[in-house]
Amino acid sequence: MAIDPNIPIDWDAELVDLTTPQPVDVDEHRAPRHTDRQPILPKWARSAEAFQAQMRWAAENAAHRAGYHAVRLPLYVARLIARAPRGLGRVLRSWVAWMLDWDGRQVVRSAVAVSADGMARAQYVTLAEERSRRMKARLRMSGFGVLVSGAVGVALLAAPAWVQLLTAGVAVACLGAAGGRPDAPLATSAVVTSRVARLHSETVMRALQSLGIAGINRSPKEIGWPAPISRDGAGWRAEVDLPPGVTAGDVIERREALASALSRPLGCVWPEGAPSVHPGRLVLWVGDREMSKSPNPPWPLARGGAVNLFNPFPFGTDPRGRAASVTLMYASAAIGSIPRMGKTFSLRLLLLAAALDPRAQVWPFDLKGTGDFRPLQPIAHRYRAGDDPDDIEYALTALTELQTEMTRRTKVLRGLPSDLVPESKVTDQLADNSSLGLFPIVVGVDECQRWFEHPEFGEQIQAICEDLVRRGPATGIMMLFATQRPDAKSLPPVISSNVVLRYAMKVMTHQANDMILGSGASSSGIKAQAFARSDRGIGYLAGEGDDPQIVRTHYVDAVVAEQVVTRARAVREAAGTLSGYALGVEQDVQAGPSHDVLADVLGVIADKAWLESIAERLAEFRPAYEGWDKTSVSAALRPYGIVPAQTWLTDSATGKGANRYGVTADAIRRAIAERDGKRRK
Ligand SMILES: Nc1ncnc2c1ncn2[C@@H]1O[C@H](COP(=O)(O)OP(=O)(O)OP(=O)(O)O)[C@@H](O)[C@H]1O
Repeated sequence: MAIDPNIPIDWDAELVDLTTPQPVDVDEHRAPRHTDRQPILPKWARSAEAFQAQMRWAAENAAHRAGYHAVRLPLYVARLIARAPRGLGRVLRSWVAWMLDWDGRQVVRSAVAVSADGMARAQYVTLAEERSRRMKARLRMSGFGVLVSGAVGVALLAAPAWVQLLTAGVAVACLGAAGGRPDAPLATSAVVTSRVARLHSETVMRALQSLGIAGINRSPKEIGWPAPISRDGAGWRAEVDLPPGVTAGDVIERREALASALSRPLGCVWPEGAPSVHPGRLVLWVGDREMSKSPNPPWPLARGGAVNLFNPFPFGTDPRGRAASVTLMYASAAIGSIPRMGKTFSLRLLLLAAALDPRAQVWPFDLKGTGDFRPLQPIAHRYRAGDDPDDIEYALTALTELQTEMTRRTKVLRGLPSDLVPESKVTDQLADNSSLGLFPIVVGVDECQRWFEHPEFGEQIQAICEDLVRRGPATGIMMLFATQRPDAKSLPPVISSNVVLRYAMKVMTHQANDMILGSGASSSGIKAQAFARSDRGIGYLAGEGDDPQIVRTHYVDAVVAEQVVTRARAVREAAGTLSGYALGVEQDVQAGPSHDVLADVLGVIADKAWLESIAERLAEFRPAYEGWDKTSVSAALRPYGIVPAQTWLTDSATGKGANRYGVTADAIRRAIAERDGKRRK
């Protein structure tokens, strides 16, 4: 619209327009309606697969019932026989009662009582005569019945044995059935169907009002119901708009009180927010059964499929049975809980997923030492179970190697053009390029506290791990730690504050909770303390998606893990990416990617040498060995089976002979020959 400059603007009127709230005509400004139409056909009739699944279920159910009762048939027969005498007694009693018309006798007796009060005598006489007539007729019929039964009995004596048996069987079955008791049914139920009470809006409303949230109690009428309460998976789903000023988090924090108010087990009640709608939208899902007792679907990757670590892969399911995934790339992880809750299983699941990406190197360290990571051996690049001194030395050497590798990677990334590394980190394409050596490396450490608490190497290991957690993910190196003691000593603060993925199953204190899930988790209602001891494999997963979510991991035991790894190994063999431990090289210690420590040691000793002399000469020989001492040399040689022994040599500084730990050139040569032989195989 053009503005006419000749017409003066009335600024006062304009201001009034802006400042005075104008009523809105509701009809003119009606909000668009969003309606959910109910499906015309039930779910099972909507597709051939669903129909087949329904039919399969019905057939399986029928077969189960048949099998269940067939097995118990002898028990049912025994019960019928045992109940037959009582049944006979009941039948005889009913017969006598009918024949002698006991009901009629009651009527006549009450008529006597009434006639004393003045009832007409004629009425009593009529009732008595009627009863006597009825009795006579019934006695005649009974006599006839006895005669017929006697004749049938005599006929049966002459009948074939099977007829006699069949008749006796039917008679006993009928008498047994008549002798039953309502509280003790003959057959127990083959299928137990638990009926779950429907969730009503009044119940939810009452429960919300009992939580002591001032905003709700002040204006309960403002609680809104954007959708009717309906079935969702194996539970009821209620969507609630909380009164203004109340957030879904306020309710989530009081989950336990909510469960109590709804009279349901804690494991059934799962309030969630819907931040994409608004912070006051609460989605309350109340399961029919506790999460830990409902069926856990198998891991989709157990039977087939591959993983690209740059993309999400299935990890578990949420309380409503929806898939929950994890993306491992660029994410170090911390997993924690009290013992026996599923840390090792969940860490192994992540490592199995890494195994299914043929590019990735997997380095499992099982410090519990019970062999939980044994299934991963056939694809592992580095592997160790246990926390003996040589295991710790092995780990230190491996971590040193990893740190050097990380430094190499940072240099490679720095040297690449920006269009290849727009975010200065390894990309899917770069990981594919084998000449760059930027494949993902996934290190899983179960019971990591054993490393950090080690009196001799603990500090050194911790320093390297902190560096790897901070700088590793961008270069494709992911450190995953699991611990049953989430405190500052077991999970150093630098690590716990720098990990991205966090998975906490049951813990005992809010400190432990916050140590794994991040500080402030408890106060915002994310409480792994609320899990029960029976909630194995169930935890809060944070770092994937915007908000922490409850996830139950897929259950993958050692047998399934072995099958997955067999598949992963075949893929790796075809791709030529098997390396390290999987090829029989327990530890190929290299000070850098192109250095061979055995060859280097052999190069600095003539016949034999002390460890400290080797360390000094190595440092002069190659800068990568700077800082090495006799322990570093020993740790580097041990994986090849070279055990330092007392060696007599002359100390060049003092000119005196002495016995100190050293190695011989022959031992190194033998180790090189053995290693190269394994590689050729
Ligand atoms: N997703 C799951 N579903 C059901 N049960 C599970 C799941 N994950 C683990 N469990 C059960 O929990 C038990 C303990 O698992 P796991 O050994 O991983 O616990 P942990 O926390 O590592 O124990 P510890 O602290 O003693 O090492 C397992 O034996 C397994 O039966």
